[in-house]
Amino acid sequence: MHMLNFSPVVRDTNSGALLVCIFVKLFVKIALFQIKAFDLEQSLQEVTERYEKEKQKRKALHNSLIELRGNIRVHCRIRPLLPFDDAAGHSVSQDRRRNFSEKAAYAADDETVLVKCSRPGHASVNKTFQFERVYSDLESQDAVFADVAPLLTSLLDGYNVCIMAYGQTGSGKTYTMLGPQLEENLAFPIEEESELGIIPRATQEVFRLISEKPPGSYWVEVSVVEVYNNEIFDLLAKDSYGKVFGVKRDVVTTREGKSDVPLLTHETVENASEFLQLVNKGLQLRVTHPTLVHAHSSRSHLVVTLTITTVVFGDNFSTLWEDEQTGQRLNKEASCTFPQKMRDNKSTSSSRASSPVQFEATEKMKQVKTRLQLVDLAGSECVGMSGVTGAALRETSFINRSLSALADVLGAIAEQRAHVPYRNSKLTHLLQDSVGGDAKLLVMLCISPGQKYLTETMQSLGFGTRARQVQRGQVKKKNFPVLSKGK
Ligand SMILES: Nc1ncnc2c1ncn2[C@@H]1O[C@H](COP(=O)(O)OP(=O)(O)OP(=O)(O)O)[C@@H](O)[C@H]1O
Repeated sequence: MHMLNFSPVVRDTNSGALLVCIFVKLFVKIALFQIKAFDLEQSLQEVTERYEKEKQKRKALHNSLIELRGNIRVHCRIRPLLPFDDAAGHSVSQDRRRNFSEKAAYAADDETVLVKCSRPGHASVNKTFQFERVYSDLESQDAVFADVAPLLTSLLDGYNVCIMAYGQTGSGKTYTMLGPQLEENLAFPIEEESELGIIPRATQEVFRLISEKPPGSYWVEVSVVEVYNNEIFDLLAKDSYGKVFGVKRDVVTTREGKSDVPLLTHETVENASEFLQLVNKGLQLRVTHPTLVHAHSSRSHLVVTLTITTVVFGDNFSTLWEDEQTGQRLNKEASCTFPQKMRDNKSTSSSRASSPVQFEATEKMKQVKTRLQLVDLAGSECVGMSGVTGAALRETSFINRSLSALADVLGAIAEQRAHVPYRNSKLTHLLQDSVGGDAKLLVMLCISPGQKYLTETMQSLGFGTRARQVQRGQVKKKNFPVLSKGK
């Protein structure tokens, strides 16, 4: 009976408790869901904010490259210079490996390099360096090129442009400029497109930009030069059998005060793959030598130049220039001498760079030339570390001397000295117009983070800092008339 009286109450109590339980659970679930949703919303907001910030930064970088005037931009790429089992096949000891991998330089953010090191027996270092862009070792060739590409728009807008890689031996200059190098010295292993460096990518981009222009208004010529032991070699010069071999050339200063290499071979190219083939041939002549730091060390400075000639139509050529005198001079000088290849109309390329028939039908035509100089400097080198002797030691001494001549030139321009010692070295004489003249100049510093290379790293960072202090005159733009498509 007792039980009978109580059981509905118990049942009621049980179902009540159950209900409460369900409510509590539901409440907790809703609360958790809301917290999660809030968290999600927050992280989504964070991601969006970060994305927007990154987008703004990229835009600012893009604009600053387009608007780059006078000053030199410096980007810095950090990548561990790992010990390799040296050219003679000696394996590197564990101790040396550790020494190499202990870091002294870090990308603190994408504009700052932090150098922090305290080694027993050495003065401690704690310094930051500011550049326009800093790449950590995780950043790809794509990322590096994305920051360079706007300069190529400038090139077709009438500016001279120079991109130069600087850094100690083995720090990644050739990789950055050309891409990974194969044993046979073929600069551009096409299978590895994602690893291609600035030079092949820039050429592709130049031809892409040209393809968007009115047909027949542009053509592109290439020259490849190496500065080896303070001598200039034309790497595209051919012998009577059509085989390329390095011919010694000289650099002179023209009456207008520009540097020029008389008799230098300029080959017309009509697309990026023609360019790659040509440069590959030239590069097979570039001198390399194994050292203890880098098994495939470049022993010369490489300068690849693309000259873009734009055909300008009309009577008032001289009024198209900001500086009237330049306009008049160029008006006199300009003559439509087209490359042989184009006059013969032998090209089968689809590039819009060539349309000789159209050119010859027009009388009032003048040329405007802009130049893209792509420079892979030989690496500065500490003889004690690279272990070079004999001819290689002589090469090292020429490399180091020409690099310090380059630093002296920057110093003289930065201090606005009356005399800038361009002629102290063939390298600086050759690069005179880009370094001190009217080109938009970007220096790509390559450094190693390892403690082992602290001295070389500090030297390169010092070079980059000095380059940023240089205030040159306004970069000159060559104005073109606006040509509408299909004209
Ligand atoms: N960011 C990178 N990612 C992957 N490999 C790299 C990178 N940078 C350099 N390397 C590799 O490191 C080695 C040395 O690089 P690289 O030849 O570019 O040095 P370098 O600065 O041109 O040296 P040197 O002045 O002696 O010619 C090469 O095998 C190259 O492929």
